[in-house]
Amino acid sequence: MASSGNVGRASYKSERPHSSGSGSVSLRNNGGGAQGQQHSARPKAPMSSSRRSVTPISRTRSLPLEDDPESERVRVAVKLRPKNAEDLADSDYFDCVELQPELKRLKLRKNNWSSESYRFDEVFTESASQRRIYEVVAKPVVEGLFMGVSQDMRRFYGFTLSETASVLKLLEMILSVLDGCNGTVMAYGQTGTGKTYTLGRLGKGDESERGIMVRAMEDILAGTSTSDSVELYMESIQDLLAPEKINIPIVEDAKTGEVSVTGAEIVKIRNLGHFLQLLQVGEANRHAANTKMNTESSRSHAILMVHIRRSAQEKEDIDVSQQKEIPTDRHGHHVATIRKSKLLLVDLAGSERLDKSGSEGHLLEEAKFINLSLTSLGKCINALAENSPHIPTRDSKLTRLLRDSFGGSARTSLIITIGPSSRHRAETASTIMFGQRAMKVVNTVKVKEEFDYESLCRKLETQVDHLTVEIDRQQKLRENEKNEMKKLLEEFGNSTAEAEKRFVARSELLEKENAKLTLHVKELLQELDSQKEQNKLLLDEITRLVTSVRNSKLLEEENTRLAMELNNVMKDLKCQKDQNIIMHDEIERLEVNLKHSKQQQLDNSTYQKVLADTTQMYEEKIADLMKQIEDANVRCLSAEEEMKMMKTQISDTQVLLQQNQVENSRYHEALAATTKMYEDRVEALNQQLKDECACAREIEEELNSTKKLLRECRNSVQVNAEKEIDDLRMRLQGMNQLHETTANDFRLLSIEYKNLESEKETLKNELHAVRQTLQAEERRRRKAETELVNVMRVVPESEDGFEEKISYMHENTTKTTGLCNPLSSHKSTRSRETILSQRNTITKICEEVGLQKILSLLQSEDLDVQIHAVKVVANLAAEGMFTGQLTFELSAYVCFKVLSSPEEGTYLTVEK
Ligand SMILES: Nc1ncnc2c1ncn2[C@@H]1O[C@H](COP(=O)(O)OP(=O)(O)OP(=O)(O)O)[C@@H](O)[C@H]1O
Repeated sequence: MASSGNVGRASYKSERPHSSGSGSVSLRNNGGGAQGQQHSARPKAPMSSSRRSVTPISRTRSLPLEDDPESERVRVAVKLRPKNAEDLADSDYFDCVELQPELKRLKLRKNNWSSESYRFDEVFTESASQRRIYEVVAKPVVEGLFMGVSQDMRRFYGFTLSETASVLKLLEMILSVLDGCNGTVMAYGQTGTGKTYTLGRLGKGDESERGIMVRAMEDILAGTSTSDSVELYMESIQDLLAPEKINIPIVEDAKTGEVSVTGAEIVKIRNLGHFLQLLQVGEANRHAANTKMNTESSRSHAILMVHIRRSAQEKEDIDVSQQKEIPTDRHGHHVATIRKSKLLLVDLAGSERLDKSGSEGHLLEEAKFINLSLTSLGKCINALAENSPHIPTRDSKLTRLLRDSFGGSARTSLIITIGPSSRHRAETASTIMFGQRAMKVVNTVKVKEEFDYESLCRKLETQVDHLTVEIDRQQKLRENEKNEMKKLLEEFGNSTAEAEKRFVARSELLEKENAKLTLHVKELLQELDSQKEQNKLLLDEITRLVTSVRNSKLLEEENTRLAMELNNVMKDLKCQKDQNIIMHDEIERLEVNLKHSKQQQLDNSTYQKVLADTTQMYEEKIADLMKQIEDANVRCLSAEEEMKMMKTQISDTQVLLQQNQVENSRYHEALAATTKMYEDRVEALNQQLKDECACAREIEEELNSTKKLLRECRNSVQVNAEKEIDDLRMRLQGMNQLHETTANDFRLLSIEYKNLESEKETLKNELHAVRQTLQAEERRRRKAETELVNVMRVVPESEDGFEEKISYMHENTTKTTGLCNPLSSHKSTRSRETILSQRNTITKICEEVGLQKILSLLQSEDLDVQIHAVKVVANLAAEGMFTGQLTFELSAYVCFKVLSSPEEGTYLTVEK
C-alpha cells in the first residue's frame, strides 16, 4: 500500500505520458512496468525477475523528485464495462477498445487499421472482479489512511525479512510519511459505464459483487471511523443521510485550506451492517432517472466522506531517534500522536451527450449541470496537469469539494469507466483523455499527524479536575471533620460547661441549701435555745409563780393571820370601843360627878380641892385614855386600811393567782405543745438534716464520681482530640503537599505545554520555510524541465525520434543489464539469438544516434538521461565498441557514477 505512492512517485517523472496522447513513451519502461506491477503483482506475484530487478531501491534511485518525497501523482485505472443488451442488440457493433492489461495499455481504435495506445496505472478487463478492482485501485488509498508501512510492504511485495531488511528500513523512513494521509477514490466515465456499479454496489445477494465503498469500509472498520454522505445535485449539496438538509454550504478552513461540509450529518459507523444500511438510505435518497443510456442513471455526484481518527501509537516500530523527538508528559510517557484522515469516495454522475441520452425538460437541466460540473473538473485537471498558475477550483461546487483530491494533499485513485461500443467512441476517447490528464496531476501527500495535545490536555485536565475534586473532597472532608470535631468539642465543651454549670449550680444549690439548712439549723438551734431560754424563763416564771403561789398561800395564811389578828384587833377594838363607851360613860359620869363635885366643891371647897385633884387626875387619866383611844383608833384605822389593803392585796393576789394559775396552765399547755412541736420539729429537722447529710454525701459522691468521670472523659477526649487533630494536621499537610505537587506539576505542564506550543510554532515556521524551499526547488526543477524540453527541441531534425530511441535504448539496456545480473533467473532461459539481437540493437542505436551524442548525454544535467547514457555506454563498452584508453576512461567514468550514486543495486550489474 504505502509503496504504491513511492512507486507512483518514482515512475511519475519518467513515465509521464505525453500530452499527445499517443501512448506513453518511457526511457525506462521497467519503472513503468513495475509501477503497473505494484498492483497486479501483489495478489499474483508474477514476473518475479522483473520485480526483483525493479526493486524499490532502483526506483528510489531513479527518483527525479528525490528531494520531494511527499509528491505523488494521481493514479488512474481504466475499467471496461461488459457488453450490455444495447451493445448486443447493435448490428453495427464493433469494439472500439482493445485492452492490454499486462502492458497496462489500452488501444483505442480509430478504424480497422489504426489505433491510439494509452498507458494507465492499471487496466481492468470486463471480467475483472470487484475484489481485484478494490485491491488495486482503492486499497492502497484506504490503507494509506491509517496503516503502518513495514508490514504492508512485506505483504505488498512479498519480501522476506532477510532479503530486504535494510530496504524496508529505508522505505519505512521515506514512506511512513504516507501514513494517515487523506485519500480519494473517484469514478469517472460516460453514463451507464458502471461507475456506481464499481463504487457503490452493496452486493447484498453476492458478497463478491460488493463495490469499493463497502470493501473500503470493511477495511476501515478495524479502526474507528465516522462518515457522512452528501449528494451534489444541480449545484446544490444535499445530505443523503438526512435528505431534509439541502443546499449545505461548503466551508473552507482559511488556515489549512481544508474543505468540509459541516452541515452534513456525521454518523459513527458501528459495523458493516450499519454502514450498509446507511448506504442504502443514501442510495434511496439519491436522484436517479431512467435515461436512454442507463435505466438507473445517477443524476447527481455522490460523495461518501469517511473521517478516520487514529492514534499513531499503534504503530509498531518507532525509531529510537524519533522517540527522542516525541514530547513526553510529566510521567515520561510519550504524548500520543493522532492521525486524522478523510477518505472521499466519489461516484460522479455520468457525462452524457444530450442527443444520445435523450434528456429533455428537467432531465436536460440536470444533464446540463452534470456536464457543467464535469467540465469544471476537467478544466481543473487540465490546469493542474499543465502546471498552470491558476486552477479554477471555484468554478463549481464539485471542484471545490475535490480541491484536496487533485493537486492537494490527498492520495488519489481514479477509476475511469468506459464502454466497449464504437458507437460511443467519442465519449470513450474523452474519458480516456480525462484519465490521461489526471495521471499528470501531482498531489503533495501529507500526513496529518499531530501530537494529541487535545487528549493529553483532556487527560491532564481530567487529572487536574480529578485532583481538584479530590482536594475539594479532602478539604470538605477535613472541613467536615473539623466541623464535626469542633461540634464535638463544642458539644463536649457545652456538655462539660453544662455539667460544670449543673455541678456548680447543684453545688451552689447544695451550698445554699446547706447554708440555708445550716442557717435553719442555727435558727432552729437559736430558736431552740430561745425556746429553752423561754422555757427556762417559763420555768422560772412557773417557779416564780409557784413561789408566788406559795407566797400567796403564805399571804393567805398571813391574811388569815391578819384576818384573825384583825378579828382580834376588832375584838380589841370592840373591847376598846366598849371600854371607850364605858369610859365615855364614866367620863360622862365623871363629868356629871365633876359637875356635881364642882358643885359640891363649891359646896365643899375642900371637897373641891380634892375633887380638883381628883378631877385633874381624872382629866389626865382621860387624856391618857383619850390618847390611847386615839392611838387605838389610828391603829385601828391603819389596821383597817392595812386590812383593806391586805384584802385588796389578797383579792389581787387571788386574781393574780387565778390568772397565774390559768396562765400557768395555758403556759403549761403551750409549753407542752411547743415543746412537742419543737421536739417534733427538732426530730424532723434532725431527720431532714440526716437526709440532707445523706443526700449531700450522695451528691458529694456523685460529684466526686462525675468529677472523676469528667476528668477521665476530658483526658480521653483530649487524647482523642489531640490524636485526631494530629492526624488531621498530618492529612492536611499531606493534602497541602499533594496540592502543591499537583499545582507544581500543573505549572510545569503549563510551561511544558507553552514550550511545546512555541516549539510547534517554530516547527510550523520551519515547515513553512522548508515548504517554501521545496516550492523554490520545484520551481527550479520545473525550470530545468523546461530547459530540458527546450534543449530537446533544439536537437536537429535528423535526431527526431531521439527520445523514442532513447526509450527503446533504455528498455533494451535494462534487458541487457538484466541479462548481466547474476541474480536474474531469466539469464539461463535467454537465447543466444536474443542477446545477439540486443547487441545489434545497441550497435544500431549507436550508429543512429551517434557516439558523440551519446557521450555528450553523459554530461546532461538531467540525472535520468545521464544514467541511461551511462548504461548505454557501459553496454557499448561491454560489447567492445571502445578500445584502449577510451574504454578505460569510460569504465572509470561508469565506476565514478556508481560510487557517486546513493543507491547501488542496479548499477553494480552495469559495472560488470
Ligand atoms: N462490471 C460489470 N458487470 C456487470 N454489469 C455491469 C458492470 N458494470 C456496469 N454494469 C451494469 O451497467 C449498468 C449501468 O451501470 P451504472 O449504473 O453503475 O452506471 P453509471 O456509470 O453509474 O451510470 P450513471 O452515470 O448514469 O449513473 C448497470 O445495469 C450495471 O449493472
